[in-house]
Amino acid sequence: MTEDDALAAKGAPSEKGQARKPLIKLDKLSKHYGNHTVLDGIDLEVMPGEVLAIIGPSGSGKSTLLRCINYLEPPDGGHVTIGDISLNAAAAAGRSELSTLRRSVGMVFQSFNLFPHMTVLRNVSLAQERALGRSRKNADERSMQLLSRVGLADKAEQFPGRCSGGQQQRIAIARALALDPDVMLFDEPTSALDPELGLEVLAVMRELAETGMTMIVVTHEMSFAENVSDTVMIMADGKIIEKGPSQDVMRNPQQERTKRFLRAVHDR
Ligand SMILES: Nc1ncnc2c1ncn2[C@@H]1O[C@H](COP(=O)(O)OP(=O)(O)OP(=O)(O)O)[C@@H](O)[C@H]1O
Repeated sequence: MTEDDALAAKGAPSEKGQARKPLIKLDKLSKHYGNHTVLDGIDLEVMPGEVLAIIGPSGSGKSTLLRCINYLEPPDGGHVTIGDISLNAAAAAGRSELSTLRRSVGMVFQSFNLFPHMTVLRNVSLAQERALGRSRKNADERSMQLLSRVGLADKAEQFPGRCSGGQQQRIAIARALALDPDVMLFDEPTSALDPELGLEVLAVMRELAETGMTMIVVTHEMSFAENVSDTVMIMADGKIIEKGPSQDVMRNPQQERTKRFLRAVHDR
């Protein structure tokens, strides 16, 4: 099955008679730290509704790629386009242009970064008021919907410190979703968690994937890559070494470097 067939089978949006357009497009993206080439001319397209898992050895550039997609880390070569809008142009136009565009990209990190002195509800509502200008009442209503969705409505009035790591990560997901993003980026969202708590978070991510959210997920969770994502991309040394429908790549990799990486993961 091709990547397009797989997405069509999933019911990803497609307009009859029209070529589907990528939601995210990277052209020859590059990033260096000193002499070290961390991203080496990455070309990538992510379609609306696609769930892309990025896996690969430590230091291969996965997190840097994710951070370049929303300009948390400005790339030093190439282009990032989200929908029809160039992030390069937005960045050149100034901070406010960039932050408007960044709102369409939700991001969840390994660490949850919740405000410890605010209730769970306030943590989810605050950015909606500041970034979207929602009234407190509207923001709180939306937050409660999202907290219910991640199974944590009963924690709304608690402080994050009273919640488990898995719960805190689910709150962070609700907070990112509250800004109504077009795409969600996840940077190893379960790697700071005990396996059992990680499963709670993965269940929320699986549900999100099933709603048709476009997702790019840097992960060490091979079962998520194989069973939830539509597409898997393997990185090594700042390059994409293999990319395709997830089950094809995970079960029948073509590249020697991918085979070695997957063998090493399975032997761990
Ligand atoms: N701010 C920085 N300054 C200098 N070097 C950096 C910086 N951020 C990342 N690097 C280097 O860039 C390379 C890629 O890092 P990156 O975190 O993107 O890899 P990764 O594939 O996500 O690794 P991991 O799976 O271990 O998280 C590494 O060699 C790292 O040391």
